[in-house]
Amino acid sequence: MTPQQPLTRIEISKDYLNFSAGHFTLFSATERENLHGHNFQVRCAVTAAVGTDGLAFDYVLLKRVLKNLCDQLDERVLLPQRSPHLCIEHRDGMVFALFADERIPFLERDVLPLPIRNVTIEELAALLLARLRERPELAGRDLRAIELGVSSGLGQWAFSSWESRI
Ligand SMILES: Nc1nc2c(c(=O)[nH]1)N=C([C@H](O)[C@H](O)COP(=O)(O)OP(=O)(O)OP(=O)(O)O)CN2
Repeated sequence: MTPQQPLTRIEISKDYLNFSAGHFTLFSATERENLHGHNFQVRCAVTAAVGTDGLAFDYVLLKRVLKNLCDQLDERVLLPQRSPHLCIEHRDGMVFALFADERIPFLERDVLPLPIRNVTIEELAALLLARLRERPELAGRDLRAIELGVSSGLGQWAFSSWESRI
């Protein structure tokens, strides 16, 4: 019986894994924050088997993918496409966020609608984890678990995780 391959947990938390974005959290159908921004920080931990060569996987690939995921969100106003409280309207080069009795205008170039229910750290963590798992760079690796965290400020993080069923 071959011995179980040892597992390792590789954690990546680099200062450059960040994105600056505008948003407003929706608390109900009628309550929201004012538009504001954060320097969001991203970190990730991957659990994988260590091969007979003493390598799990080249974590540089993971860092490159995480940086690309951050860059996709950087310097935009993030809007939730799946909110029960907010609709997004595109018209004449403008984007309007329709919330309660408000029609909030933005230029197309400044906005990034995302397939999430609210622009919260918990929804951003789940989205980035899903996007990470779709990336071909990580395909075929013997990954057993992934945990991805998003922070909106010092000392406040949300983590989303996946575990292999194998
Ligand atoms: N469950 C969640 N609750 C809240 C979220 C969230 O993403 N998930 N987000 C917010 C707002 O974005 C709010 O702007 C958070 O900012 P704040 O806590 O004020 O951040 P600071 O870094 O300024 O925190 P300090 O404690 O003031 O230093 C609200 N709720």
